[in-house]
Amino acid sequence: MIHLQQLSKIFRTKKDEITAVDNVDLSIREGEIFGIIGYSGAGKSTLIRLLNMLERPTIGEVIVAGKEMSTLRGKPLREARQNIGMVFQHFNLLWSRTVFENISFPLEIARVPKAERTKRVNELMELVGLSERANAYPSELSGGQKQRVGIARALANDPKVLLCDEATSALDPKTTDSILDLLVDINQKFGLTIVLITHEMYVIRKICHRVAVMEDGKIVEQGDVLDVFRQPKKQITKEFVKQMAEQEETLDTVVPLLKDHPSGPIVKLMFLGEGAEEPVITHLIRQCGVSVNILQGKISRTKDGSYGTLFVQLQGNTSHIEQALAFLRENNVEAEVLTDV
Ligand SMILES: Nc1ncnc2c1ncn2[C@@H]1O[C@H](COP(=O)(O)OP(=O)(O)OP(=O)(O)O)[C@@H](O)[C@H]1O
Repeated sequence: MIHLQQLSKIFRTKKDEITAVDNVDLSIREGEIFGIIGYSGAGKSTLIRLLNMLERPTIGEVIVAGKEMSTLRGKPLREARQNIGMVFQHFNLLWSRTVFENISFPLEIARVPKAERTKRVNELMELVGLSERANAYPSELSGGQKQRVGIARALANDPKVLLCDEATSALDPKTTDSILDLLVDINQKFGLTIVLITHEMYVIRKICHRVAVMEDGKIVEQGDVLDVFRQPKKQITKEFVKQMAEQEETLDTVVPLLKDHPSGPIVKLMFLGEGAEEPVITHLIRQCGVSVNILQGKISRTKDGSYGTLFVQLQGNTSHIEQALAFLRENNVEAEVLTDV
């Protein structure tokens, strides 16, 4: 759906040259939710603005829904932009217009006849759960409601791609969740491709299928969210993943717990994808005749499954413990024996 080839954006000021986006190659598939994460100044906003030509590339190609955007100007560019909706961190609503009128605005620009406009706006208000607030002004809405208007407006012209520029960064955690749920709902109902930029790994973990990590204008790592969480390669990615973990689950922090659990091997269990959904530990205890002391760990959920690490101590006779380790591996749980106390 989106192909970026050797894309760069250099801002030239009187004193300086800033390479905000540096030779980026990226492909985003139709119907996926693709997240771009990076710290402030990494070039995320510039990259997302290059997708709809709010910024023009210095070099490189931007192909969206089969169109080479950087060659377009005037009417063809306006038409191509109708395929691309955009949602902003600070909503960018028109304050003197009601909810209805804000959502209607892009349809007026596209010269959609009034009756059709009214029908479409009513559908969109229903979709984002704001039918009751049609006549309210932005100043009368909560942050989450304002963003719902922003999303409805971005969807008005039935785009193929929705760009979200830090769409939840101004919202509290509960409202963030409800907006993320709405984005997933829209993605599933309409097969809409969503590209979002964020500095929060939580957003990536909760709704994205794939992720790219940006640093100094470059994409330094990308892949399926679950893979990147399980095996981050670059230091910056590790920092973002760590941001998620409440505590570092290292052997160092587990060893002190041993004095309370004097016998039996300590095993690090790594749950990958579907495995963590299953009551594996319960089955382990019932079927293998071992007891399991859970020492420490954390399981987190991503859109495509769960991942996480548990440190456990297995207690039982040697053959039961061997049977338990075999059982774990058969059930897609990586089991690494760390100490044989
Ligand atoms: N119009 C501009 N003129 C000059 N420099 C710019 C311009 N826009 C962005 N930059 C610079 O380009 C770099 C990348 O900025 P960008 O806003 O894309 O990063 P970001 O990852 O989105 O960060 P933030 O989340 O803080 O917006 C920064 O060094 C920024 O100062």
